[in-house]
Amino acid sequence: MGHFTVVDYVIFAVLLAASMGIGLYYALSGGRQRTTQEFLMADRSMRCLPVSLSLIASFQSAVAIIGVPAEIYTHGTQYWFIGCAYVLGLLIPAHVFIPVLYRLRLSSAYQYLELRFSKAVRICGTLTFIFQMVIYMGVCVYTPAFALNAVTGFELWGAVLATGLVCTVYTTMGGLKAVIWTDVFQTIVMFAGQLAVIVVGVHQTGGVSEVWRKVWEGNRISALDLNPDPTERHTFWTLAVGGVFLMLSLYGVNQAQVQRYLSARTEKEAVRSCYMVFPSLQLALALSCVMGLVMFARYCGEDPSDKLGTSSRDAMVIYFVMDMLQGLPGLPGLFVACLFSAALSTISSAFNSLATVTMEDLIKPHFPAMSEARATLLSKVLAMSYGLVCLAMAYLTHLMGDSVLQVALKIFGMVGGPILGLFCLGMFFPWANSVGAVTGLGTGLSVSFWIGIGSIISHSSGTKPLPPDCSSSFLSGNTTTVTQLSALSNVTLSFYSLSYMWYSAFNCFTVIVIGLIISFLTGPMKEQDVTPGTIYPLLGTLFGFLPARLKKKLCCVTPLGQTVFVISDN
Ligand SMILES: O=C(O)CCCC[C@@H]1SC[C@@H]2NC(=O)N[C@@H]21
Ligand code: NA
Repeated sequence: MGHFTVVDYVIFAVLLAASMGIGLYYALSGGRQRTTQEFLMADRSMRCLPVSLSLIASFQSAVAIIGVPAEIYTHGTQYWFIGCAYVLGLLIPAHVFIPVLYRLRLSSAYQYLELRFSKAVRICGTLTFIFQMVIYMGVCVYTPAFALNAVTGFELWGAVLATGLVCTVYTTMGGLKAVIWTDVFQTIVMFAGQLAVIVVGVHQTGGVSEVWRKVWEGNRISALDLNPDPTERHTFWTLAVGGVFLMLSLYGVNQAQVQRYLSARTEKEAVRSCYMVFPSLQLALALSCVMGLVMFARYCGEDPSDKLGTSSRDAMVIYFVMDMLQGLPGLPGLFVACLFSAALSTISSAFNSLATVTMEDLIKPHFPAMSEARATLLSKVLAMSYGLVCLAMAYLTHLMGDSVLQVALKIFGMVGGPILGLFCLGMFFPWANSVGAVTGLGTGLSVSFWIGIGSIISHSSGTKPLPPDCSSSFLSGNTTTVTQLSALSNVTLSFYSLSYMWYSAFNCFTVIVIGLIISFLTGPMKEQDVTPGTIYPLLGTLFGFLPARLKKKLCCVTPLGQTVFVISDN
């Protein structure tokens, strides 16, 4: 099946070389990455366009490129409703999280936790973040290599090593500036590759109207599913509401994104970059969903196992691409470049953010006298070591089974959700104290792993795949039976069958509720004890229309300070 011509390997090599070149350029230009301000924060000099493209790149990896088409092929376009979550999922970060975090002029998002709570809370937040990103990085490295190997015999561990090493090198040499500018380049390659596959795919499947007919008859255009059942895997509610919390955990408080907001030259640039993410994210979602539809029109839902020897729909996407692009020299190479661009841009963001928080949150506080040169060198060593750890995590992904998209979304829900809860507890509830914060986080993580692991063990993955076929008559009767069956089986609404799209929201609330209860039991904080600038006047904003006198009495929280609160971060 689909072998690579020399042209394809050349294109793949050009991508790696270009990324390396950008890394080298930033290692030898500007301040030559001699200070942590430049290496980790890009001198806080970035404009909104590169920042916004880099924000997309951080959490749009090969997992989405492969996983979303597989999702659409198997379950229909219900997943597309996650696009509705991008509205609040970006507005809240732009108007709540960025103002608070930017005005504190932090380097690491978790410095906020020390300011608002205590050093212990900061350490817990940092370690949780590291845990989340290391596993997620493993998924991101493994996905493209595994998928390509499954279909094209592309050397698996050779690709993983090449990706990991190239990425480690340019991240280590060029710092955040290199990571942001390679992200810009890689995001463009990513969009180009997906577009090429769609154009060729539609053409080879008989044109738009033919694709639409097959997809419509194949029952792949999902209606608005307003089923309130929280165990239903994908409904409008789990995607558009549960998805908002998923977005907040990524675009509101995740270090990889916060670091990009903080690298913007002004707060306005940071907010603008957040707004600019919206259209690009919708485009990315649309491209991957359409690719899934074209793939369905091509194969009409037949099971890939006979062709591929694996029933993995993820591998099927690569099979489809190679099937479409073979005989068009250079295009398979372009798609491979697209796949690895998506992976590289996510992994480099993860490396850099991991090195930043390790330096800022775990090392610098214990070695305040460390020289700039040594601190920068150490940051580079850290980026390198995280690269090696992620290769090991790539193997662990091999064992996770599940579709890669589901694995990634579960990780964000299980670990990102509690971190989001911790920040919300700090920003919106002045009474919350450190003991409450730590207990809340601990409880949130334990409950989240209890559900997450429970769901894997009990194999309750919710909705069964829609029965495959293109003839509408066969499908119309049958689907209701499947729905009735799944409704019956869920009548014992067991804890484990909660849709993974609710993990972020559920875990976030667990942390907030437990955090508040423990805070009130151990003596809530008084407003005057809270560090200025760390509270977002939630009530004040919600009741913005009230007269100031009444507002002051009601929400007893001073408005968000305009003062620039500088922490000695070096
Ligand atoms: O592609 C990945 O690496 C992770 C899968 C997508 C993560 C979430 S889904 C909602 C939001 N939109 C994106 O493009 N990424 C995040
Ligand atoms: Na990416």
